Amino acid sequence: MGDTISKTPGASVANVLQGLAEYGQSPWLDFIQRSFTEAGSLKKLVDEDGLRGVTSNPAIFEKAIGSGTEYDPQIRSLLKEGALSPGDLYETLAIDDIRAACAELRPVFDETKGLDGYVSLEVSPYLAFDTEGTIAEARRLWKTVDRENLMIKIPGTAEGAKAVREAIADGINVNVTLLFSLDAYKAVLEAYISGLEERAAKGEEISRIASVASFFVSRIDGKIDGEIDRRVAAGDKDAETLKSLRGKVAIANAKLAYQYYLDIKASDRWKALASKSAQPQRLLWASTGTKDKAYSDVLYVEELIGPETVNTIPPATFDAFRDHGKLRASLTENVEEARHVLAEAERLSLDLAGVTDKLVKDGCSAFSASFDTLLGAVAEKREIVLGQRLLQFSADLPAELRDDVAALENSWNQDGKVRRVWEKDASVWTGGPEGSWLNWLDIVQERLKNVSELEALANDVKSRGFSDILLLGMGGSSLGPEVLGATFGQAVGWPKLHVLDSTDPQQVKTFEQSVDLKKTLFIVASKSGGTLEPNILFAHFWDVAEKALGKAPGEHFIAITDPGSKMQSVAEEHKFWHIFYGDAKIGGRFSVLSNFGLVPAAASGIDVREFLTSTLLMVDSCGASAPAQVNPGVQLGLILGAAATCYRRDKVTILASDGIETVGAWLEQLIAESTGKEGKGLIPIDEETLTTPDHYGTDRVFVDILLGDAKPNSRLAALREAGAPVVTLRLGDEVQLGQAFFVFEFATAVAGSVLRIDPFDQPDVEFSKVETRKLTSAYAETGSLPAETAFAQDGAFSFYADAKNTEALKESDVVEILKAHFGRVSAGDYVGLLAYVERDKETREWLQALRLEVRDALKVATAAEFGPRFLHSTGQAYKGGPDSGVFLQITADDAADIPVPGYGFTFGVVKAAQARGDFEVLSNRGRRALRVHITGSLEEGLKALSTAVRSAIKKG
Ligand SMILES: O=P(O)(O)OC[C@H]1O[C@](O)(CO)[C@@H](O)[C@@H]1O
Ligand SMILES: O=C[C@H](O)[C@H](O)COP(=O)(O)O
Repeated sequence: MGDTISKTPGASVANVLQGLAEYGQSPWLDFIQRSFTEAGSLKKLVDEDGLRGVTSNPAIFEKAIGSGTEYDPQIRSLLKEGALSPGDLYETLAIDDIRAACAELRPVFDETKGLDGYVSLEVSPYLAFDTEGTIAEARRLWKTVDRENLMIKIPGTAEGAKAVREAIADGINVNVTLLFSLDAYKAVLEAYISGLEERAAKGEEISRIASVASFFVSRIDGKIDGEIDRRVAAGDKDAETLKSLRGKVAIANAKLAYQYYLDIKASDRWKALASKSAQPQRLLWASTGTKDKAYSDVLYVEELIGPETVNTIPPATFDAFRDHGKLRASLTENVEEARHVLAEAERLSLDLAGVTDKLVKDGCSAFSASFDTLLGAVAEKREIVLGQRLLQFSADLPAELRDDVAALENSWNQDGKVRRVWEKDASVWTGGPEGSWLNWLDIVQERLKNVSELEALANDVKSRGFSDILLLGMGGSSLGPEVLGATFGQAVGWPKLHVLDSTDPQQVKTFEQSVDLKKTLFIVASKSGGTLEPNILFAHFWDVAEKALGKAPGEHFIAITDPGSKMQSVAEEHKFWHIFYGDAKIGGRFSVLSNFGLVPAAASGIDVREFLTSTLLMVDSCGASAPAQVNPGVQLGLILGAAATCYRRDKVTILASDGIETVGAWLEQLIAESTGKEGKGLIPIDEETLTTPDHYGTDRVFVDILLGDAKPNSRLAALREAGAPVVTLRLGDEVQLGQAFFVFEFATAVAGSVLRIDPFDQPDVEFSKVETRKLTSAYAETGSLPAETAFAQDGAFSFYADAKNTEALKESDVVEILKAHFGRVSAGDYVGLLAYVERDKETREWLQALRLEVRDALKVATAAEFGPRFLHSTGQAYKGGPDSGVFLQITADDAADIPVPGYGFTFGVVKAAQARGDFEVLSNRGRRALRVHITGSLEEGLKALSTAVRSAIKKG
């Protein structure tokens, strides 16, 4: 390594800081701040004090950027230019500061021929134990900052040391930070040397590469002194010797590290590199501000002065040293005494190895915590600047739940779970196949990149003059388009969007009659391509469209399906106008921001570019760099998860203001199908109008979704006062619906993690499908569905149940049966009314009125659902979720039926088979389930059923 300076030093300089140079030591500043650089203060230190470098770390940036308003103008202008996550914002600000400091230090770099003049920027502290991640980040930052006098700071953990070797071999200047022990230092010096050797072996030049090893000092005394004080206070027999070691161990440790440096410098191995003009990796004394006021405020500068070293000094210590620091060649003084100090420390079991080991870990987590705070502060500023452009999220929680959520936030931050979600790390959930279902995280960005294909579709649809779009699909494939169509309304010049997700023959007919078949664009949407409903709906509408158009209607059909599905080949065979593809790594219920929502949106004239651009803001708000406490997706998920797991508040009661009222149906399928399994989960309760607190149990969380300046539901205040958690999401306008989609998707994934389930499968839905298939196949073979026997019959009503339920309900009168059934409902339960009838205004009103009567009489949550629609939505949770549902399935004779072309059955048969399959699985799962079948007039039957239910639930 280089020659030491040997003249009598310190004599000629007025400024002791400048005098350090004469001892071969370079003073660097452990501080960075924009105003400091901009005001010329940094330059002044360079000019007047001989400052020769700058270091930063996450804690320093936290102070600089995280507090005050100095960076606000730049944050504002960056956000005007486009969507940026908190992490992107931080990095842009930090890099600007680093570059500005690099510019100030460039003359030093030139004068010292690359010995000094460096500015250090640390890789993300989250990567401290991730070699590959650190290497990638070091390369990225090196390239982005693009300054010769930059040093990339890498933590000296075992994983970091491996990255150091790679980075050096790549030609990146490295400052290895968080070094506390001699062993760790030896490992990074080895990494540096072998990195250089690797370069040299490849014939690459090595003279330009600079590196420092940041050996931390005062933090060691902080820990060791603390232990000494504790033992002295406890009356340790070695109290006097222990006291004599106070404030000595850290310096002794540093002195011995320097001795190791000298040994290596003398080695043949180093000399070989030196002959190729390699620069030594200098020791840099870090953590040199005095923390214990009992010591001199310049202790860790004065005692560590020596050749070929750096001391990065915090501003206060820098000023103090300028004021009263003394120069002497202290580093090589009393080396034997240093050895003795360390030997004594060992003899007295002060456990330096344990302390330094812990300091590395503590240092990494402290920097991570600082980074969390910094990113949190940037996220808050971002939110303020974006203001109305972002959906507003707020939560009003009872104190205990608030504490539970805060504890979860901390553990999410500590365990890096937000980042792990984005890294698609399945261990956030059950460690199962979750990682393969997370492409919804990236889909907004991806679709925005390719938005022109959607815009082209929009233009083509418009120019072809379609009057209607009829979308055929189920669950995620229909409910997303439905809420988009209903929320945005019909766009001028574009067709009206209708969504059909039923096998009820009457409903199929109603839809057929409500469109102009000659001017209708049909969209068949099925990710799997194998779902029964869209396939038979396609068969029917192909047939009627062919008849209406008098030719093969392929040009009137679009398919949206996953690549390689059966639907793709059907669409190809039938020469569909377009086939749009989904992403096989996105499940149906998370698909709304993929083509499954966007194709119908574009085709019906929604400005998808604007929609996606707005949605991207929320994607960034929920991004990997948004810590839990400022990440709305995490917040909402933790609230829902904690409310369910800690307080059994698992009925997510959805309220949505006018204009956005259909969002609840989409939300139901997302929440219920994702979380309702293994006996756990959240039960969404949609469209249940609010009443007074005395009608509710303690099992609710209210989610109020407001559009524009809609007022919150007036009954919420009383509920909140009564202790119910209330979460509010306010969408500035309908375009922010995409933001709501994303935040709920993220929250559902987070809630799934809290519930410890896989939120991306739907095991019990699959069972219903199997049961249904058995029945439709039996029908196709025999011409009838297998016979079934009612356990009771009363007028127009026949009652069906499995043996266990029959046993509990064995009455003969309709009211008595219903009384027995609803008599099984207790606090914390919910009642599910599952109607397999046409879903129209009348039936919806009927079901709604009935559910409210049940809610008010029994004081439990109620779900009012239509089959088979809910089978692809809440059906999963009813079967697989908590066993708190009491179900009344309602079936009826069909007034008329429609055959399905090419299949050996009718829509009515399919619907009946679906109801029976559904009931079979509910029963198999041991649910309290009763089926009532109405014969004759549906209208009369429903009316009579209401009367009977009313009598059954009447008190007394
Ligand atoms: O789009 P597909 O494959 O037809 O599925 C429709 C729906 O059925 C389910 O797979 C099960 O209900 C949903 O997740 C999905 O949205
Ligand atoms: O690079 C330097 C370090 O980040 C710094 O010196 C740490 O010092 P501290 O112990 O005062 O935080």
